[in-house]
Amino acid sequence: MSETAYLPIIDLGLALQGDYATAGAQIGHAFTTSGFCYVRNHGIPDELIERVRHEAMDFFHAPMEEKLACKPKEAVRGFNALNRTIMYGADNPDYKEFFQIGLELPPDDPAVLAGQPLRGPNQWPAGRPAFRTAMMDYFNAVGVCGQALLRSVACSLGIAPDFFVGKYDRPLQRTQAIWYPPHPPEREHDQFGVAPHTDYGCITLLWQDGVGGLDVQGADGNWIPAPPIPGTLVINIGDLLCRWSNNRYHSNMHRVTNRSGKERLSIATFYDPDYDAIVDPRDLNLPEGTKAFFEPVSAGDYIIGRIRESQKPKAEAS
Ligand SMILES: O=C(O)CCC(=O)C(=O)O
Ligand SMILES: [Fe+2]
Repeated sequence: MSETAYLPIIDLGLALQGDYATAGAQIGHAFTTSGFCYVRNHGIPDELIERVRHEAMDFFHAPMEEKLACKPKEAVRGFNALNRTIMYGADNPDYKEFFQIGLELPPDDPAVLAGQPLRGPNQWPAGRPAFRTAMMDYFNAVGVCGQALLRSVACSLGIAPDFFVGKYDRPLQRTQAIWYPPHPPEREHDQFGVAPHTDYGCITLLWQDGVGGLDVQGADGNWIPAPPIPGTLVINIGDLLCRWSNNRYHSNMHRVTNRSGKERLSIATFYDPDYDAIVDPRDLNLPEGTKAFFEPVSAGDYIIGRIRESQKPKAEAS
């Protein structure tokens, strides 16, 4: 393991070959402290990342009418314009555009027919087959990395390595290409690309381009930069895994500001379990004599509740 100033860089090579102990111990340490780490040897080919970057930039540079033609039917899939989401407590909506995909299910899938939130066919822009292929290839590749991470996490908690991945048959994985225009100069003082927040789900895998702008909150409340490091992904946990771990793991505040004067691209994957996966801390090897702080909750109900909250205007948000 090597370190940046604050966040560890963990090698995932062995975990991707089925040996989770070393990465598990390091990830466990990172998640009980800052809640963040970098991973290298994550298994996603550079060529694939470059393909997504290129195709996504091309899409974000397209005319707004083309992008809006694949805006989400129900909030979560397709293109989301600037100012679409607001983080709890923030004064302004986030200054970003994003294109989001999830597990590709046909319209006649029972979960889709039943109207299960977060399910459905993806909303692809017309005439961009290379964008579609790149996003789907990335979606699949980042899922493999996510599974190695979850097995390592299970190892660090002393539970069966497949405990989490056994609840990822039809995961609520959401992968977003996120485009941050430079902040308008007159709004530099109060505009965020993403306002300070914690993620909602279990584990987030983030690729960022070379521009920078992601900060993580330190234990003293100060903001610590999480700069781009070539060949790595940034990994952090969300509130659902914090809850599942009975607060042993820490889902930490982070934010994005883009004061570079340049556009910035990131690819965030929220790697979350099946809709009906029951998140109950009692299943996670609670230390002797420790009480569970949380009641069981279904992963899907929890996550869609949090997403809907983030899309309410501030006055309505609780
Ligand atoms: O784009 C980034 O660097 C981070 C984005 C993020 O934190 C989020 O979308 O939850
Ligand atoms: Fe986040």
